[in-house]
Amino acid sequence: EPDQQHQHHQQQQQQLEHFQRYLRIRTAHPHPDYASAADFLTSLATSAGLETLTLEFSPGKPLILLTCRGSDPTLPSILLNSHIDSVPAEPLKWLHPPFSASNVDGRIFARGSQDDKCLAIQYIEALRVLKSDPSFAPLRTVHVSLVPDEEIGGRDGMGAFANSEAFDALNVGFVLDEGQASPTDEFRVFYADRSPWSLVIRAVGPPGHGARMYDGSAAENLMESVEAIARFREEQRAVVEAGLAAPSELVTVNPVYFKAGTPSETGYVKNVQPSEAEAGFDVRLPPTVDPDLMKRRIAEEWAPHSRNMTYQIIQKGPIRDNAGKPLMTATNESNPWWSVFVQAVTASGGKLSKPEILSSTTDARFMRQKGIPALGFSPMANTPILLHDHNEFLKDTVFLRGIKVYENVIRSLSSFAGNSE
Ligand code: MET
Ligand SMILES: [Zn+2]
Ligand SMILES: [Zn+2]
Repeated sequence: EPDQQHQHHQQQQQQLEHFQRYLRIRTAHPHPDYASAADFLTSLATSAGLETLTLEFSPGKPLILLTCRGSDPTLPSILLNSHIDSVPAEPLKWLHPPFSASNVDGRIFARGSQDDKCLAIQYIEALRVLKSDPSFAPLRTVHVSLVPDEEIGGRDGMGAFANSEAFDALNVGFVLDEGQASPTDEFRVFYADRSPWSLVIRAVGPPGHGARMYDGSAAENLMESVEAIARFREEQRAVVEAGLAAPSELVTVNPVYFKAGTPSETGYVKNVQPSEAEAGFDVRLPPTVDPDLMKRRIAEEWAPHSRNMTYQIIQKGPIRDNAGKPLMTATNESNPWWSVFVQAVTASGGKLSKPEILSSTTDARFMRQKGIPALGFSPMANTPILLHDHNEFLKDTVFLRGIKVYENVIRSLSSFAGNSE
């Protein structure tokens, strides 16, 4: 007994150490150290008894594919995805350095601890445990993809992988990708993402004396648009406050920069009304919203030609699937994977809250575009939502419990014999 306890403790210490070592590799943009991460992940996976393969769709951007073979290669496989990269951190604004992964009273502080380096290690450690269990006899093959560039749109990562022959050869039937932390004791699960648009609106107008009462100046035109956008934002907020929808079920339009003025060597000229003005917005659209209606609103209300305005929308990734349908995964009996997943989480002692649309965007959209069911899931209960924030941390106990959850989930998904077509 005491011996078993000791071994269990040793195992957990190792799992934590693997997590911390991964967090210390600086995979934050704009210069993610993909080479070190690839070396580390490949040797960790090898030590766990997994097959490894490195794909490279763009030079210097490795995508690591891990495989645990099932006994029936004719059955569609399972894919577990995690991105290697992170958003940057501002170290001076953190209590503990963002790449130290220090464990402070059970909290592991690091950029990427929640988003989403925990997942890669949890997948590998869960598979290590399963592979060492003689009773583990998977029917389906389980793949793990560790991908670059998610945080900058995924074009050279999951986007390229999804469109490759290598991907089609895997015959993937079901995907798990990242979700978000849950402040309650229920895990959250996501059946859709919101699609990201980067919107820039530009105004031009006659320049002139700063004292003049002007009609149709560039800044005035931009201000009118900003006011229209502010009214739209208030309308959306009112829907949430009336309890009619969650924020992630609506459109958000958030300013990310404003730019106007007449530059000079000593700064902006103070008494000239500028001839150009522009603003940038992060727009996110839930799958339930018609993108064409949104485009019309932008063209007619936010950047109307009649006020000398132009606009540019940059869409990152797909917004509809190959059949023209919104990118959503069914969470009812029409999707056989759904109940297998729910039962596995429940069997591990976890509770799931009502499936949600994720307010942000993940690589799962590339899977849903291909018609493959994909759920967003990061088993982090009782955890504040700190992705992209200062002082991102994950409790060691929460991380370790996640491994147990994946042991159950992988066991169930890989032994699911039913018809998954
Ligand atoms: N995951 C990131 C986000 O939601 C990047 C998505 S693609 C621009 O902001
Ligand atoms: Zn992120
Ligand atoms: Zn993420």
